[in-house]
Amino acid sequence: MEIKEEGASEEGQHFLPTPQANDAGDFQFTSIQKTPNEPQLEFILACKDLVAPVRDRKLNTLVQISVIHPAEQGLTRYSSTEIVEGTRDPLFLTGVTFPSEYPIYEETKIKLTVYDVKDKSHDTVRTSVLPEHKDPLPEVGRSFLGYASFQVGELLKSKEQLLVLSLRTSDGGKAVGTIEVSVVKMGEIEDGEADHITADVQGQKCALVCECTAPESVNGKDNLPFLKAVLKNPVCKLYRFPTSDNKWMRIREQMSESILSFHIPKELISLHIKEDLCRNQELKELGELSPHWDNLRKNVLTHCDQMVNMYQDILTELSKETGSSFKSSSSKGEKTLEFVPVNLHLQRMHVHSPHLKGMLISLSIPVPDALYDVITVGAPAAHFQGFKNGGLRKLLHRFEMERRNTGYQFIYYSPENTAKAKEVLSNINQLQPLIATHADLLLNSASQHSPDSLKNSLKMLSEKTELFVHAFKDQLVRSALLALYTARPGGVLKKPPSPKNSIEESCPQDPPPPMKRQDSIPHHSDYDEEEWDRVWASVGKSLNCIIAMVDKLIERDGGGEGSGGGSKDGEKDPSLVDPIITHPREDWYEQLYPLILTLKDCMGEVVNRAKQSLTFVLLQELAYSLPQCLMLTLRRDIVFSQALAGLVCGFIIKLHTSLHDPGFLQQLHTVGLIVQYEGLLSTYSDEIGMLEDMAVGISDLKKVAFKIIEAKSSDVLPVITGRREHYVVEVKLPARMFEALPLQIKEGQLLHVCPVLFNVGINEQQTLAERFGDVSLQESINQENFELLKEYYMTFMEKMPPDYISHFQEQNDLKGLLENLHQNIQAKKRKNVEIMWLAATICRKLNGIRFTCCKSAKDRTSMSVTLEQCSILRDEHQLHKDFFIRALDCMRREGCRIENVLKNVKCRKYAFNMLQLMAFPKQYRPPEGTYGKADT
Ligand SMILES: O=P(O)(O)O[C@H]1[C@H](O)[C@@H](O)[C@H](O)[C@H](O)[C@@H]1OP(=O)(O)O
Repeated sequence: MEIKEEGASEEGQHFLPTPQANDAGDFQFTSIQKTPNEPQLEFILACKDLVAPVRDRKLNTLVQISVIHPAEQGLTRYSSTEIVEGTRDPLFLTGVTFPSEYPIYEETKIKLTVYDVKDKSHDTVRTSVLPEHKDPLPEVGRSFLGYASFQVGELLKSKEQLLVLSLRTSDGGKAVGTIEVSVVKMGEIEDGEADHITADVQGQKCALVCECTAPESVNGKDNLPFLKAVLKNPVCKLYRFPTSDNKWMRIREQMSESILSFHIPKELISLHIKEDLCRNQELKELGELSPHWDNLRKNVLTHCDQMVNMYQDILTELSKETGSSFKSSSSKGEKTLEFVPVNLHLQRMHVHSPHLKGMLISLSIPVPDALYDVITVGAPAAHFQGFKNGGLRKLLHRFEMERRNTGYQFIYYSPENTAKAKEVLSNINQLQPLIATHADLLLNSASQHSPDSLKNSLKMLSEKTELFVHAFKDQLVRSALLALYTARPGGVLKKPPSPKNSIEESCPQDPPPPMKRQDSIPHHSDYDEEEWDRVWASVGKSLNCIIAMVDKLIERDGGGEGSGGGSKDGEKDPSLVDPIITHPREDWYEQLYPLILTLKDCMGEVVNRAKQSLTFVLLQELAYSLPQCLMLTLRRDIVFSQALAGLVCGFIIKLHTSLHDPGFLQQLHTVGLIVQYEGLLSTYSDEIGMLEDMAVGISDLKKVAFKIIEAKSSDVLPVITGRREHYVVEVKLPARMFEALPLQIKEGQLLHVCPVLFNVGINEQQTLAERFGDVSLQESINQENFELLKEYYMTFMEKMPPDYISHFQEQNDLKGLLENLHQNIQAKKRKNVEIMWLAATICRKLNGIRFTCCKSAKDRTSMSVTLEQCSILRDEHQLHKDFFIRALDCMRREGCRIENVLKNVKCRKYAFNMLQLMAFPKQYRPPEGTYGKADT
């Protein structure tokens, strides 16, 4: 018989044993009846009257749980309880849970092995081969006490779903005590007499009461099959902890990977390739340029083509990773995986407690269960490129300063201006085809002679055209046109530009003549600066002509009310229609067709000019310090991709878990969501560069907007559109869920996020930074982000409805928390972890998305999320104060996070040495025996 360890497969990535997910092969086994998406089986353990091998020795016991799959011979190590010290009657707080995906049947056998731990610092988990009916080999630090086994079916069919089993030595001889196995259900608290149990907790006696309470229905918040499409390989752990009044609360911890780890980078790289190919084409189509500019363009094109090839290679490599959902910390520096976030997981805590404070804020309804989600991920950073010269924050700043200060021979466009250029280009690319579609729909309605549909089509066309015209209301296009003119061979400026900004300034008189494309572009002719205004205004004029014509047609048809579209000026201008001959019972299509053609032509001309001028802006951006500029773009793309993958994952999970909350949905479309990142990086050595990358990556998330659309097929993965500086992530929801959304969201309103980052270095490197280095980076990041958080809070207070706010204020003292956070940031205290707790609390109260990051999201992150979980249990669910440290130790020793370490580095040890540990704030130190160098 062999012992395998769950999660310790070759790749160290898979939680499920083979055969995968309920696939019992040729065998027929009895499935366990279960609620969909709920764990199949959960039980807790307690021992009684354990016999110590040596008289009077105090026992420190743990139970190891192993599974014998009915179709297999092998014994698979599944999980362990924590160590309970100094008692012969241990009651374990760490239970056992088999998630819905786990292949467990009534015939499955469970083996419980009880050990006495002599030396916690040497207590290691065996992964080696072991005969089933033999005493386990002596292990360093622990000795075998006894074992018991049972079939799952026996437990489920037993009275009160409770088994009391004798623990025996391996030869089946002497009984060495008993072990109780009792089934628990998260949402139900057992009926029956109150059961007093005494637990000896590190020398303290504490009476615990398993009390009967009326069963509460399980909240369906996490009962969302749709989420399964993005979350993979869940690891589940179960605990029971006492409350301050000696009742039990139950906690289920869940950690899942996400296929978005790979899906989002692939989407994004494809988008970059599309954008860059398109830009390269536009550069080629810029027309004739003076020799200086032409050479620059050739040079830019050579480099940009190389970049596109490189992105294509990365995409090809990533596409080979079909079905992957996890990049381990040890792959951080792999070039082909650079765009993929490190160790991305959803870390979820599900609490079922008798004292539930959790409320649906907007409805004031107490909820039976509470969920707390944190996304854990390695700090978005360009590990392959390295940190020798610092990270993005510094590199971009330096680059801009050099660019600004060099005696550069052409116009300097600030980063804001180049961003603007990209935004306008993105808007053009989205709006032009949309307007063309609405124009065709209008013609279609006209050919059907349908007044209602004509009015509707016109309304849509007017809205989109207004947006289009608005997109050009910017001085940038005008100045770029001028710059392009001067870059043409022989381009001479006749008079200085006199900006005219809006179409309102030009009064539509006659329908504008269709443009002749080539002739209208300034080449060698004198530059007429006002020509752009005329071209631009012609779109508005053409639209007004169409509106007037539709009004007229409907009026003649006896409709009377007109299109309701209204001209741009708010009233009809009869001169617009007078020149057009109309007939009784006209052919509407024929009347409108030439006007639509003119609109399309005018629009084409505007697009053509604007695209050229803005492409010229981009050429100037690229032309300066070419390879450096492209390397910076690559670095920024890499960091952004990692950040975006996490954000999309967090957004989808948040959306699914809060769909039922109208307050949340309103917040989503009126204010947007706060996304709070907790950084644990030190401001010393390489991690300075990581933090500089991370700060830019997170800040770049402001450029992302979400749009919720109805899923039309089984493909529910999000789609990214737009271009750099201006991304839209389309998130799909099945019809049933989509229908329940507020109208604004259903109509495609863009939903924004407000990302904030607070960093507090906690390790030995930070000690060095504080003593001999510089912590100014951390201080300025925290200060800047505090301002952003405050701004978000003000908008929230301003935009949410007054009755919501008054209730919200009754429940939360957000103002006080913000002041406290501000004071802590100002205080400049060393390793001030209070900052992180306050920022996280504010984020949770504001319904935000929480992230925790360190370099690998493995060790420090695990300490932090477990601390956060236990602090929530203490503050929100009245965790018994004497059990705070024990709960923390349970989660760190046998919880999801040690599995995270295992899947990353194939060893169950947090990578801390004594020196590192001593440098940590106390509550960030893991329990003895769980850290150090790997024992293999
Ligand atoms: O998950 P991390 O905290 O970034 O892991 C660190 C760990 O904190 C540190 O003690 C150890 O020396 C390693 O640097 C870990 O980083 P890895 O990236 O090597 O996992």
